[in-house]
Amino acid sequence: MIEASGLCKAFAGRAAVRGLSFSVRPGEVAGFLGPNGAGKSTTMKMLTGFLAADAGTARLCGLDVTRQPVAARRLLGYLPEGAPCYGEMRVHDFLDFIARIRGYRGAELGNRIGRVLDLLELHEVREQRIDTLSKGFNRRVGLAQAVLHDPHVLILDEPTDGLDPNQKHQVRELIRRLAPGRTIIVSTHILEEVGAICSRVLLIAGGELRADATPHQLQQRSRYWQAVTLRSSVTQLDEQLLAAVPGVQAVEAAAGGALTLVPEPGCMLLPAVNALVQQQGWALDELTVEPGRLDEVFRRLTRGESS
Ligand SMILES: Nc1ncnc2c1ncn2[C@@H]1O[C@H](COP(=O)(O)OP(=O)(O)OP(=O)(O)O)[C@@H](O)[C@H]1O
Repeated sequence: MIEASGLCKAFAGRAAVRGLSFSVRPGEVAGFLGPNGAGKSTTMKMLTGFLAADAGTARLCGLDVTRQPVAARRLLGYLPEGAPCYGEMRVHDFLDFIARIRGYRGAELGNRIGRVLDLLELHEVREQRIDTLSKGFNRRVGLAQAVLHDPHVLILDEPTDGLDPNQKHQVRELIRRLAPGRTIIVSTHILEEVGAICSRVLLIAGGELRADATPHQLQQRSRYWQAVTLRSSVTQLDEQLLAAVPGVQAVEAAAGGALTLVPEPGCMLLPAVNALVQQQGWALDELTVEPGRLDEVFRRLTRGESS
């Protein structure tokens, strides 16, 4: 369980985080979503106890990160932004160092390192210096140190930032595998990531919580939720007839000569559009219903907030 209550932080008198409160339960992967400068990293640093809050409290599994820092950090795995590791160390030596700091010795130490080398598929680079690794491997080393002690809580700051599509996929798969039984927060400004790994979205802008919802609920807030797109290569679609379908708010041109019918909030257009298509005898190449557009919801809720 992660609980933030009224967290505030200002730098040189400028507020970066303004009274954030939320909780994340075991088994949930919460996506911290927000534009650049929204306050995601600052919040994560306060949740992990690496930065003191000006006001408010952060608790991990009921432990206050400021008042019980050692006990709280035992339960926590943290991947800071950019996954900083000691570049001059070899992968195995670095993990050995982290394991010793975590208090492991003897067979348990070897087992822990072996397990994360397996989990993160790091065997082929175990003797390589960290500063010579590719970004993908570097991120996996960062994740390995974060999960070495099998923590209940994982806080991962932009774990896929700067990775190529294959590496992104691998890291997302790993987060999915780690999720059962753990409480995880992942920060990102990549919208596709939210749908791919998060069961819940905490949308942050200007240091405030703008939305706390499932990805599906956020999509439902899109003006394109249940929008209907039609395309025909043989028939000239009559825009006026389409605009007159009950519940149509707007008709917009879409890619490839298609038309998108934007619904009035809460209206299901498909049955009426279908009936019109049948009545007019239009031959269609495409008739699709949209699940909503996260990018549009994101823009609307965070308008003008990038810094
Ligand atoms: N140490 C610091 N000193 C001064 N200002 C800071 C410091 N750390 C963060 N800030 C400011 O606080 C605000 C929030 O920054 P933060 O890094 O938390 O945002 P973010 O959402 O993580 O952004 P990004 O997606 O770009 O990483 C920004 O305006 C940033 O410039």
